[in-house]
Amino acid sequence: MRCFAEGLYNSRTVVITGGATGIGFAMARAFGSYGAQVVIVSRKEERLAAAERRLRGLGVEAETMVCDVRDEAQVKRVVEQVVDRFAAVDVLVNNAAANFWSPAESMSARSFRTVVEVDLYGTFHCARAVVPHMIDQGGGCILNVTTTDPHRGFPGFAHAAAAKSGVLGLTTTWAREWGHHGIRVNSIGPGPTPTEAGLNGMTVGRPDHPPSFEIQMRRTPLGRLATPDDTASAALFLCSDAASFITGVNLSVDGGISLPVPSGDLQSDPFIASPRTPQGDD
Ligand SMILES: CCCCC/C=C/C(=O)SCCNC(=O)CCNC(=O)[C@H](O)C(C)(C)COP(=O)(O)OP(=O)(O)OC[C@H]1O[C@@H](n2cnc3c(N)ncnc32)[C@H](O)[C@@H]1OP(=O)(O)O
Ligand SMILES: NC(=O)C1=CN([C@@H]2O[C@H](COP(=O)(O)OP(=O)(O)OC[C@H]3O[C@@H](n4cnc5c(N)ncnc54)[C@H](OP(=O)(O)O)[C@@H]3O)[C@@H](O)[C@H]2O)C=CC1
Repeated sequence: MRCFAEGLYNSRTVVITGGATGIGFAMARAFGSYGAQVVIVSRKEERLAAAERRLRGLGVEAETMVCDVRDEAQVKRVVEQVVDRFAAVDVLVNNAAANFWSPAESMSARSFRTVVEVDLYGTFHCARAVVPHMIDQGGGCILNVTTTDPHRGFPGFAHAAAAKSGVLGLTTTWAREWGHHGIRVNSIGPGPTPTEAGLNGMTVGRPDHPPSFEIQMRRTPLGRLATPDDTASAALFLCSDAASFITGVNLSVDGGISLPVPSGDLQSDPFIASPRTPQGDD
């Protein structure tokens, strides 16, 4: 489906962290298919190379750079290279993340720190490196990737819930701080998305594995899981001039799963047990 004007992102440089896989890759493909020069950034060279080949095969102008977003010096170096190469960074998408199921009572401090460093510090480092250039160039757009409503509580994911809630705080604060420079800062909250990492990170080891995603689907008013392309389309909108007066929001792309529901069990609650989804045993 081509919902946007052809060439919407012509001459724009879009940097996407964690852009070699999953939702980040879908965003890279989407921005690139509308004309952007896309730079994808992550740790693993072989993943980046494979993604670059796929993107170029689709006619996307893609470059890759190895970088661990936890390392401020690496991030600064990569941003300088992007600016040297393309003269500007128009859009930064902070998508890189880590996650795994870990009950809070046995979560080690190192596990907690690992996720917070990737999700929260990574977002901080990338934005701090890019913003001076955006100020010089008279504006830009930062899109943080959070999750659908991180405040509602995610048992087994205290690290990610804390990190993503922190990212929401950065989104609103930066929107206020940098708005007068013409920099818009928003976030996007994907609902449960069966990417490879999403499947592994959110289900392996859980006592309710594998039906976790089935339950999520049944809780979703639109009756299905999110796809990476759902989130990519919303990203295209939020970073485009069509959203030029939108800043500081977290846009949920979740089929309504984060809407408040009355308490009750899954089987009897009509708000949860959608007739369009399977009623399998969980
Ligand atoms: C708001 C909640 C829901 C939000 C929804 C979000 C979903 C997603 O984010 S899906 C995207 C998930 N993507 C990934 O996780 C990327 C792939 N994963 C990785 O690259 C790595 O596994 C890593 C980044 C998570 C960890 O790599 P690394 O930095 O090398 O860390 P260590 O291996 O040294 O481990 C540090 C610490 O964390 C514990 N740990 C790591 N992985 C797991 C695991 N799968 N299960 C349980 N614990 C894990 C590890 O044991 C270490 O702790 P200590 O043993 O106490 O030292
Ligand atoms: N899947 C889901 O259900 C949901 C996902 N999200 C969010 O969507 C985004 C994408 O998730 P998804 O596509 O599922 O997962 P992926 O694991 O496919 O994407 C995460 C990416 O981050 C990169 N990455 C991880 N650690 C680092 C690091 N230290 N430095 C640089 N890059 C890193 C990984 O590449 P590499 O290993 O090469 O570094 C990988 O490409 C994340 O922000 C996630 O929290 C939110 C809600 C639900």
